[in-house]
Amino acid sequence: MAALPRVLNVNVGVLGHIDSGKTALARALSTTGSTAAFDRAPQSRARGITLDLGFSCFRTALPPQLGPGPGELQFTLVDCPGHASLIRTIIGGAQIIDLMMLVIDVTKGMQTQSAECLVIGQIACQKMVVVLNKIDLLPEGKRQSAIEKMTKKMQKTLENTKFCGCPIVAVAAKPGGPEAPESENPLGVSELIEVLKSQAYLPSRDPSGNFLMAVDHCFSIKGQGTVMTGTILSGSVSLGDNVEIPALKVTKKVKSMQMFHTPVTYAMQGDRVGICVTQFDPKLLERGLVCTPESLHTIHAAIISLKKIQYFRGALQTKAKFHITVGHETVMGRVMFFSPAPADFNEEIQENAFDFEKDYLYQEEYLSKDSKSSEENKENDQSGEVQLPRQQWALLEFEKPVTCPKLCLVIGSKLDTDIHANTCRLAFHGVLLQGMEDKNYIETFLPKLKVYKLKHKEGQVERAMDDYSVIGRSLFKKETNIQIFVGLKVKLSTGEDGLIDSGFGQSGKFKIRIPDGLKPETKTLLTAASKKKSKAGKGDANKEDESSKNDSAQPVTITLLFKRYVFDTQKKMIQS
Ligand SMILES: Nc1nc2c(ncn2[C@@H]2O[C@H](COP(=O)(O)OP(=O)(O)OP(=O)(O)O)[C@@H](O)[C@H]2O)c(=O)[nH]1
Ligand SMILES: [Mg+2]
Repeated sequence: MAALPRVLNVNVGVLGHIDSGKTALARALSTTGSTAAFDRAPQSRARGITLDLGFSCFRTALPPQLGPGPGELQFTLVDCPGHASLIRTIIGGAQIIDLMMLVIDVTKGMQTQSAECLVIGQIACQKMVVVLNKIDLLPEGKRQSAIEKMTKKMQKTLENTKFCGCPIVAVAAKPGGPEAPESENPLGVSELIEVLKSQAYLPSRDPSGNFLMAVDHCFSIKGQGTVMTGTILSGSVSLGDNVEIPALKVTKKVKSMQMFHTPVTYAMQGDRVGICVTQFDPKLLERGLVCTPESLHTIHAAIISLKKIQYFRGALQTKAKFHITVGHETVMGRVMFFSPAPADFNEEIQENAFDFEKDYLYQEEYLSKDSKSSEENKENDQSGEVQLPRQQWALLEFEKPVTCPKLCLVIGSKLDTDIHANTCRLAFHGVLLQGMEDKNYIETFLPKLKVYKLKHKEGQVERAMDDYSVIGRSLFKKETNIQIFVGLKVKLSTGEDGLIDSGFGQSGKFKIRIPDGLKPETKTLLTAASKKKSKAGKGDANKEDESSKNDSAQPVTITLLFKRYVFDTQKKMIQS
């Protein structure tokens, strides 16, 4: 029997600012609509905007670069919403596509959500085609030059992104706009299809690994069961397999499967498929994941490696709250940033693993060129250059548990930013390295995380007691229990090493032992200071205060440096 013509499926995302013409373009490109195409959902029609992912497809002959022999190339279009409040759906859509079309209204150019879609594309997509839409709105005479001008502008916008040099195609998906008759032929669409074919590539479809499918629609068929349609993100599925729906905590057997109205017995990563299982209430799972039983984990906190998104204007402060998209779910979470210890700053990046043996340095904020803490680094570093580590991490603590695959994509956003503020709300992106499934992770897990804070205390030597001990002051508050500091090393500004020996008196003073003895010049300094004090301080108490004030010019200071692990329940002070 002749081999069935191969049908290769490439998922193409249609992203862009609201009203740029994404749905009109999807309609113009597609011949076969799926159940959820073209804003058929009642609310979309009512509000005239796309509220959810719309799927449709069209087929063309297999282009030469995809290998010999009979076959077809199927483009599955994932038409994403444009409205700023639906960015989570856009992020979900962007994770199931191989190639992205960024739709730009040629009369408006880059708009706020166009920029956010570009950011999402850089994080989640390999390839992009820019579509300048609505060219019919450009007056005939000036159309070509206006298109060239916008093309140059887009090339400039893309030049330091990974999509630099990508194809830019000018079209009119619906010339004449909403009033135009259906019969009005779109402009430039066949040229766009040729460009899409030239950009099509064989995404690494890997049928091995756990089955994971992002469900975007769910509906019941009388007498058959409940159908979940979605895109397979990893692994494969066959008739009769057991699949888990983590959100409902149920496992069901696959009764039948369809791909665009054609019954199939097998589907794998990248395919878009409808799976029918025994009856359950479809309203329970409008969106969610279906997977190999037990292959996902539900986590309360996570360690991620991350990068700040360059267009994000705000600072990334530790303890701040962000909307965190983990895989296909978005929850509120609090972040704590940390970096490699200074000695490891140039350590190679560890892509998909986290080393619990290492020490990490707590950071008040994500280190970037313009962050405050980098300023301090600049001072410490002779070159005056801001030393940034190659990799940084964050501890995320979620307000409610989230179900996700391991090593999934994470995006942090400030979605409560006013959507009319023309600013990118996407703050950072990264990879989930370690999830914490135990809700008592603070006790059971975090002590393993060796993030430390450097503590730096300064005090003064009040006077020498003898050649091997001095009295120090103003290192601790009066009420501090100095006992816990006994034995810690300190450094005098004159170079001597000392050990905190005991408390001294009641006002927070303490005795320091200098094992190698005071240097002669230190003794001279201290004697001079005490002479000055005794001269000025004779009999007159206020004078004493007076002189103790210019004690602040006291020549010999004491530095106490130690580190403390943030999650060490004993709060031990450690000195290397
Ligand atoms: N003149 C003209 N109007 C267009 C063209 N393409 C789309 N439109 C109109 O622009 C409006 C928005 O089109 P949609 O396709 O819904 O835009 P969208 O990007 O899908 O919108 P959202 O999904 O809500 O972000 C509609 O009134 C379309 O008729 C075009 O090429 N020319
Ligand atoms: Mg739309």
